[in-house]
Amino acid sequence: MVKLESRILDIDYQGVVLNIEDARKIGVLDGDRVQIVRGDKGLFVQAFVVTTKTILPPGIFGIYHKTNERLNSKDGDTFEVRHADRPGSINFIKKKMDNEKLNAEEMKAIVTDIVDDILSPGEISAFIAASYINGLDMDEIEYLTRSMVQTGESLDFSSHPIADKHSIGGVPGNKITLLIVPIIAAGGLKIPKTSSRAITGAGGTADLMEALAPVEFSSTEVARMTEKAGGVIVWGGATNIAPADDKIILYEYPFKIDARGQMLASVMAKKIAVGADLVVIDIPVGNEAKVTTPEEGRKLAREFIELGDRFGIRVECALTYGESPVGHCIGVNLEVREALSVLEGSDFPHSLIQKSLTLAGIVFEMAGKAQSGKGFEMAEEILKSGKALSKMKEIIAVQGGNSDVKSGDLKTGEFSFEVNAPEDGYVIDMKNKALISIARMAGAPHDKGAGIYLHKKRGQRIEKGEPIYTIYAEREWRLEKAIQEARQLMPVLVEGMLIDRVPSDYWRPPMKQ
Ligand SMILES: O=P(O)(O)OC[C@H]1O[C@H](OP(=O)(O)O)[C@H](O)[C@@H]1O
Ligand SMILES: Nc1ccnc(=O)[nH]1
Repeated sequence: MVKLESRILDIDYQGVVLNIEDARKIGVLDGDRVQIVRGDKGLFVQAFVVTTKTILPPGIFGIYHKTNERLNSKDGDTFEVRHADRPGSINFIKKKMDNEKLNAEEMKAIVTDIVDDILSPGEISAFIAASYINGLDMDEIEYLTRSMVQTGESLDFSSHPIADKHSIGGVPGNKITLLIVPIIAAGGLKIPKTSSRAITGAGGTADLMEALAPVEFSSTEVARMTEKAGGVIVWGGATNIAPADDKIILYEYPFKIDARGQMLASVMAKKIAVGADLVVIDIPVGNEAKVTTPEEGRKLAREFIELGDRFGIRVECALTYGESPVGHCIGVNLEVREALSVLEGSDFPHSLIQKSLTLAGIVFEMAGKAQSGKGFEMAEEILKSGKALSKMKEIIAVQGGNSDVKSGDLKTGEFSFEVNAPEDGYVIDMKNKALISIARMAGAPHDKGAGIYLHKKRGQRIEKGEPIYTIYAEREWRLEKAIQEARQLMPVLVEGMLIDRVPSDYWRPPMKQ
């Protein structure tokens, strides 16, 4: 054990930086962990070690921002720093890698160490990869969900029922939450909606809402705002509601994967923690969606319902069309513009309106606000009368955004490229993953003006030379990358169109002797 003086490193990362001489004295190497002890406050914080020869002299150690959130130190404080044992959770991750089943304590240990920033990014990735490859059974998913709830805060509302909705994602352009939340809140139900940022897509609901208002709030603020406006749309990652969730999603995002067990737990932990009584879950089904067949969708729906049952939440699932994008817009500002235009009274795009009203209608029926079969009408009346728009403005205002915003205020990036139809014909295929990939190349979701506008959808007729879709970007180099990606992936197929041309020198028959 050595005594070291602290230096706060204002970098949003976890762990500590030790001079190599101090690290040797303590007996740790890069990648090991130390325990930082502050006797006067009874604090014992574990942290991941990085060493330096030059940046910090012996006697001084650096504390990254995330670790300091726990230590609450300032420059010049003195701590005892000693070797910490390898966390037991690593053995449990290894167990999952070996395809063995984890029990409740083992799962809790993994989740606690993720939340406490004790596991390294590599170790968390290994847990996700092992679960992705070997799967989690219903008991393990229950343990994971419970641990995710218990390692965070829960909301407590003065009155019930609390309604909620969630989409498993996987279909581009799925901006329905921006319509459903104000409709449900305007219908008199409380809906404290927490969303993730993009996981496999080009814009998660938290990314979209951020174009209208701040989305980072504490749990107490989420509860207060919901009591006031009836609903909110916030980023779950900023609250302390199921904090493990976004720490896991962070490592799923680069792979564009959503491990099934993690997905069920991620969605349901948030619903349990906000105190939801009834939840509707959107399961998009399509060739390139997270769920590819209706059978698989029904199986997942049963799993959501069973998981809800284990925690006393009533869950209904809607299998929805996930073969092509929802609406015509993909990417943050484009999607928000499309959603706002519907709230403002546009009856286009029909599919977006239909899907949003159907899901909101299910919630009204589940809550007994509408008779069976009448939920859709109730949702439609709220949308058409402008009550949903007023409620959305209230939600934007309560979250600190500009409630005078109009759909036309949401701007696309200044660089754009139109892809035209090479032939007359019908649009016969739209590849979701390729569209997402192009939108991400163009800068989505980080650059809010980046994305894709689809002029035509699957099944529509198009004439040669007419635009099929336009790519938007905020930076020229990003647009160029997106165009290259589009040339390679060909996300939209028009019948009769040449898919590829293979030159004659691609293959030569052997020469005759
Ligand atoms: O990026 P992919 O995997 O498509 O989906 C992620 C999105 O799906 C869910 O949507 P919602 O919060 O129910 O609207 C998540 O919260 C997130 O915003
Ligand atoms: N894994 C997830 C899928 C969709 N939404 C979430 O919040 N989490």
